Amino acid sequence: MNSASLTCEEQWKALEDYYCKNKDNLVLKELFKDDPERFNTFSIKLTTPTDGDILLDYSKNRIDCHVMEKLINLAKARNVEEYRDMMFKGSKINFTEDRAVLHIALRNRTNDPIMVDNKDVMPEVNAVLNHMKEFTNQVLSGQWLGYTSKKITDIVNIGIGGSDLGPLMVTEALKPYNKGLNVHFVSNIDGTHLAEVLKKVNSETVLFIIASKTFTTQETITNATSAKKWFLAQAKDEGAVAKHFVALSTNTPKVKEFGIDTNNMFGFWDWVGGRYSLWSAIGLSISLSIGFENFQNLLEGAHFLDNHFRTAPLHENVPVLLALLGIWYSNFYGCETHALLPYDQYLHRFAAYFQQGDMESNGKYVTRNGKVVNYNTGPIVWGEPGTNGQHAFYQLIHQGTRTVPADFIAPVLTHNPINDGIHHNILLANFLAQTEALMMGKTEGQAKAELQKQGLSEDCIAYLLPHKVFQGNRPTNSILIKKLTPFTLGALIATYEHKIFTQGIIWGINSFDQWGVELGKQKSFLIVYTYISLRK
Ligand SMILES: O=P(O)(O)OC[C@H]1O[C@H](O)[C@@H](O)[C@@H](O)[C@@H]1O
Repeated sequence: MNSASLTCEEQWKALEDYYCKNKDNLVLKELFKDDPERFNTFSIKLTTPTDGDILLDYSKNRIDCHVMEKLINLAKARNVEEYRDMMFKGSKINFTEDRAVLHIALRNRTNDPIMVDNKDVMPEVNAVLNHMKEFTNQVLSGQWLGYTSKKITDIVNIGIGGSDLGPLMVTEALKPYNKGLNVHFVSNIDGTHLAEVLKKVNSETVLFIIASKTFTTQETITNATSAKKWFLAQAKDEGAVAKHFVALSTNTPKVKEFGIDTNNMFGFWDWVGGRYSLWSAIGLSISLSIGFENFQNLLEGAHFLDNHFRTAPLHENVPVLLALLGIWYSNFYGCETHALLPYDQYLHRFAAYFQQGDMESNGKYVTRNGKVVNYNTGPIVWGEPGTNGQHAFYQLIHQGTRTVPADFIAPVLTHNPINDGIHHNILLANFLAQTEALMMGKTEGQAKAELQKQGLSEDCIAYLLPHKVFQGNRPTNSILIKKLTPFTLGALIATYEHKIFTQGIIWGINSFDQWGVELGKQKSFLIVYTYISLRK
């Protein structure tokens, strides 16, 4: 495998050279004028079996065919395909933790064997899925009863990071599929988070889901312990805990120690990274919210995208293309951030979810060779749903001093076509208008003509003019799905997961550990214990 430093790669140098010579010629409106086929050249449509098309339009980027060819050559030189195949085969590509990286196994709907340490992981994956199915059906059908024989009405997921953000994002995104349970999330160690949720639930009808891969995370264990204390204060019977507490974890001894019946434990494995775990038992709150069949459709959507990532040639590979565009902006244009802008209220936690997904994966400065990089790695990921973002931070995207590459994401159809669909029409009009305005900008001539139309004096026009000009040439991707369904959401999440993977491979870093988080954890444990012993 290639172990050369990224900046020494011939393909890197070719990109650098091309960038230096051509960056000023990569002007979007000119490129569109010169090539009527540009949209067709730089867009890809994936047709899903039942949930319509997924379109990636990447024509509004500062690229031409030469840039794309060189970026693809770079991906090849960095062995993206070889590493991808290693991931799918179960190789231990998370080398600092000596672990395979197999979130793809959790949604491996064809059940082809995937071997880790000479053992097929699929039978265990399927056993946990069956357990989740059984449990979900029992709770949703009202068969699962609380300690006073009442049905469960509310679930509270207690977890943090990967054990919170994914389930929270997905249950919000798929609210139209909710089967009737009220779903709550508690993550913050700040007691307010738990206290506010406890005000809304009843001990007789609530189910606590303690979600923690390690079952040692300070926030989660503290919140879970307080929840159990609150529960026992009302139930007054240790035996009742089994009916109201379940655990999602890889750590059986710790789950037992906490007092949760291991029959009520849903397991997973060290090869599932926290930020890639919503497909595992960690997704139990999703399954309870939308039903197991819909949860399965989420897995199907991700599997569809896994197959695309695994088999499509690099120049037609959606996650690879997104990754390469990100590299072009981060490493050549020097862009610091990447915005995720979903035009769908249901996706209001999408950017927050991928803040962890991307920044915890690729926020690293040490390479596979143990050397410190001499180039930028993962960008700062942020965003809010449109159109709220438009009235908050788009000013900076349009006229700020930084270039902010942005992904605009929208469903063509809405779940809520209220008032004859006028809301969705306006929403989509904004989506289209923004990407066009960012690309086209406004020339001095156009701005002047507008000011003249308003009948302003020449002095006033001269004074205002510089403020009314937009340089434009601001890059965007447009990602359109037919409708936000479990399947399309699964595909969308998997797209970004594989984008992150591809970038990590090109940058030569390990996207699957998180030592940076550990340091803070260790320090806070020390401080907490000192503080507690001082109080005694
Ligand atoms: O599920 P756990 O073990 O409670 O970890 C929760 C989170 O802890 C840390 O912040 C990191 O390791 C995250 O990747 C993880 O998702």
